[in-house]
Amino acid sequence: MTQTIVIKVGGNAINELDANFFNQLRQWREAGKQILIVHGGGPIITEWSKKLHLSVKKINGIRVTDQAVLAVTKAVLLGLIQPQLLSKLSANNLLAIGLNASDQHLLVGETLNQSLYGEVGKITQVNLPLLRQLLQKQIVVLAPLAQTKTGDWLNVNADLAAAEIASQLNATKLVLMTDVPGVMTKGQVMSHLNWPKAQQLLGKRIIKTGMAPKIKAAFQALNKGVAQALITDDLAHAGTTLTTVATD
Ligand SMILES: Nc1ncnc2c1ncn2[C@@H]1O[C@H](COP(=O)(O)OP(=O)(O)O)[C@@H](O)[C@H]1O
Ligand SMILES: CC(=O)N[C@@H](CCC(=O)OP(=O)(O)O)C(=O)O
Repeated sequence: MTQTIVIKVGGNAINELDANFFNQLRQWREAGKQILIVHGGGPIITEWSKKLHLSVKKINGIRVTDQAVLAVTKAVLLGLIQPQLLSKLSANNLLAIGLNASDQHLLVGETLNQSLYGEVGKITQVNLPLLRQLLQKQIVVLAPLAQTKTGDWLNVNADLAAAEIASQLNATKLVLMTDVPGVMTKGQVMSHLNWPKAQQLLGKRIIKTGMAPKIKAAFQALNKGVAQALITDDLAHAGTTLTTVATD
């Protein structure tokens, strides 16, 4: 069966992509693997929100998004970040296509908790036939946005978006690329992390801020059948491998 790899590239990680990243993508494509990239862009959304004097507020790593922040989010993700990433893929001779949630009902969502987060959602439905067809020929690049069934746009945390898309695609691997080499405890990268240990570290706030939704998203994907989930800053290094069973 064809293997599908879903990679989430965080907003911070996009600027740090190096030859290892593009070489690994090339090797996977040459080996017949399908690759889908979900890009973040949180830091740039924050930067533009500040420039436009809009409020910047996150609860549990999720951006509180009113209509004005939603407009900035769409503009930044689809107008700045996605073209930037596609240009880098093209410059490295990798065939890729960038799409948004409204392309043939690609990513359908519903609100998460409107009174708390505003126009923030989770992905509930993915146009799998379209994605599968496109993934045969090229790398697919997606922004973390969704549209409701009635056409309203929603801002989606990129880790949660990647995990849900990986689950729906029955992906063999989910890689969450960030600006740290893995989940850290006492200054060291943990090579493996299981859910009971993760809950403990979340409770003690050793895992916090942006790492918290990342960990939760990755375990959700594993529980929904994704074979492997990694958190790393380099595709050449496994970083932290998340496992559903105890390894220590
Ligand atoms: N235990 C932890 N190990 C590693 N990073 C952690 C941990 N707890 C919190 N973090 C923070 O999580 C950040 C990664 O999340 P985030 O900034 O949202 O990245 P991204 O933009 O890639 O999604 C790290 O830079 C670090 O500051
Ligand atoms: C709802 C929500 O929080 N959406 C995120 C989407 C971008 C994102 O997740 O980007 P990073 O992975 O670079 O943080 C946001 O507005 O920041």
